[in-house]
Amino acid sequence: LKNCKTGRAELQMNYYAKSCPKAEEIIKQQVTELYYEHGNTAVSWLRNLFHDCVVQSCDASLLLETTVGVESEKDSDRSFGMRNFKYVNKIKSAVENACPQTVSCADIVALSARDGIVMLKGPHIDLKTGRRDSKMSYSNLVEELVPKHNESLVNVLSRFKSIGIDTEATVALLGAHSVGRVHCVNLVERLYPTVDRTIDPNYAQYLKVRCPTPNPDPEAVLYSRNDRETPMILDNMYYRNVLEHKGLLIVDQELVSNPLTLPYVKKFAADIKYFHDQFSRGIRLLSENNPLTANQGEIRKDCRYVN
Ligand code: HEM
Ligand SMILES: [Ca+2]
Ligand SMILES: [Ca+2]
Repeated sequence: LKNCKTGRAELQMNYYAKSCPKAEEIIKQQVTELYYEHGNTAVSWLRNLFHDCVVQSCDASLLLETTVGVESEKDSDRSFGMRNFKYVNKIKSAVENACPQTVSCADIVALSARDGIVMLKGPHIDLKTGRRDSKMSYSNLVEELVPKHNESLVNVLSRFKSIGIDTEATVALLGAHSVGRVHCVNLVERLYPTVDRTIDPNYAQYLKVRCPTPNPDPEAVLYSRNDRETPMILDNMYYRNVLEHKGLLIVDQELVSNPLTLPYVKKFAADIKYFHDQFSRGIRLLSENNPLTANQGEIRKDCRYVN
């Protein structure tokens, strides 16, 4: 194999060129079809990339179901609100039909995020492939590695740094919160008993309408959009919102009070092209975190179970 210097194969562009030349096209077609049936699948693919790649590796550990001897990462509180997992199976089936046991679930996580970003009018991002799938779930690591809803920005920056993602790329990746939603359970502590003074008062009024009680029923689907104006577009509105004190999570709002991150927020708010370039760089870094390659791991037949 290539890269004998490191003793380990690396990810490469178009890894499936010979073994499954249509793989990337099939995934893109599935992501596109799913987007037209359920637009929020595109949002889910983006969040999946984050939750998979920060836990150990981009290795589809996130997708494993709870079975004998496996506790799913999805069952953690940190995965609250994650949805559309069943449609990953549709993508995987289409790929398996063309090329049995060739394309990893980990690459499906990466490429579906890439194609989802395009559906959300974000940038097209070239990504390497050749990731392999974990043989286990890391549910014991989720709480430590996936930031909680009220995590501080300082902790998030140092955690991202530890996997090779610099401050500017981290600020750009948080721009993912320009799409999707936050459930009231993750918001109410900023609203009750008193409103966090970093939230714009009129915006707080609106959020209290969306989340009328301090103890929302976790089963009730009460939520607020991440970005009221363009909730399904991956634009730089997120940065303009946080500059106007309309950030939903503590980590979002702290981007403007931290002197290390504020300059990037201003740059991204002013220049969507620049934001998209940095977001692309961030997604590449995130998607290349500690991959399994060569004969490590396996190619799962079904993304929900080890072979
Ligand atoms: C680093 C600190 C981060 C924290 C603390 C955080 C936390 C959260 C929380 C609490 C939610 C709402 C879940 C719910 O109530 O349904 C959420 C949603 C979301 N997050 Fe993050 N997140 C972070 C970073 C990221 C990154 C880096 C990405 C992707 C690159 C991302 C993508 C998303 C997406 C797309 C949603 C919307 C999901 C949906 O509507 O289904 N987040 N995040
Ligand atoms: Ca993982
Ligand atoms: Ca938006």
